[in-house]
Amino acid sequence: MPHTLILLRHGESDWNQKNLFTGWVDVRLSEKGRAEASRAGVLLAEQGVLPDVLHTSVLTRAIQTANLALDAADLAWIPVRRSWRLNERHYGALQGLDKAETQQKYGNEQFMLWRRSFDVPPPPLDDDAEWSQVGDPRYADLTDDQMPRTECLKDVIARMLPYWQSDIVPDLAAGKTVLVTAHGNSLRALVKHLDGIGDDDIAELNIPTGIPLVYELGDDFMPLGPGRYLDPEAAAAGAAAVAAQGDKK
Ligand SMILES: O=C(O)[C@@H](CO)OP(=O)(O)O
Repeated sequence: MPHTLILLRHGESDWNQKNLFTGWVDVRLSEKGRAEASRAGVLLAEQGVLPDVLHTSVLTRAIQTANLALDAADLAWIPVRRSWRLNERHYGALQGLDKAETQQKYGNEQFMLWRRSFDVPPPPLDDDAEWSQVGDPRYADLTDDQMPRTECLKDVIARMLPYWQSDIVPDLAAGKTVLVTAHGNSLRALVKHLDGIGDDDIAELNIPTGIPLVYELGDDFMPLGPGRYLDPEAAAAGAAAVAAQGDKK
């Protein structure tokens, strides 16, 4: 029996709408994002892909998305586990900055290195900076080494994969359909692992907001075929919009 995994990036957030680098800043869903989240649940219900258990990050936009989607699918009751390891990539000193202004100021090459390179993190964020998460009680159990001040995708993979192995794979192994509600870059990290995408090619992958991506996995918990978006047309348009962030203003 294949194992079913559903990946869901949160719906549009207030800061996605404003075109700001977000990372670990705990912004909420926009009105459009709330509608996207509810529609994700309708897609799950309509297509009969029904999760037994939910894993989310500890960021409100992912939690709101999961709650709205599960409510729309009449599955608000399923068990949930949350981990900082599923959080968005920490965007360092870029958190809170406008993407278009940053692109103009530093040039497209540097902007894209920071956004999509595998191993070039943005400059670190000072602990006393406005958008720092140091001191946030939800991270009280992290050691100082675990608490990021910036991250590249390689760093996200290093902190996310242990949770995949220790918490998500056992649920799949128990025969559960697992919903993971997380973020553009933490899901890029997981898809890189699942699809075996190379360090250079991963720059091209963008995950749209609010559209479930379903994988059937074999006994090694690797995909039996490509992941499928439950609304492929909207997913392609959404991914193109993410890729173009920065270009428009
Ligand atoms: O700002 C962010 O945290 C992410 C996701 O919204 O942006 P990007 O797609 O530029 O990595």
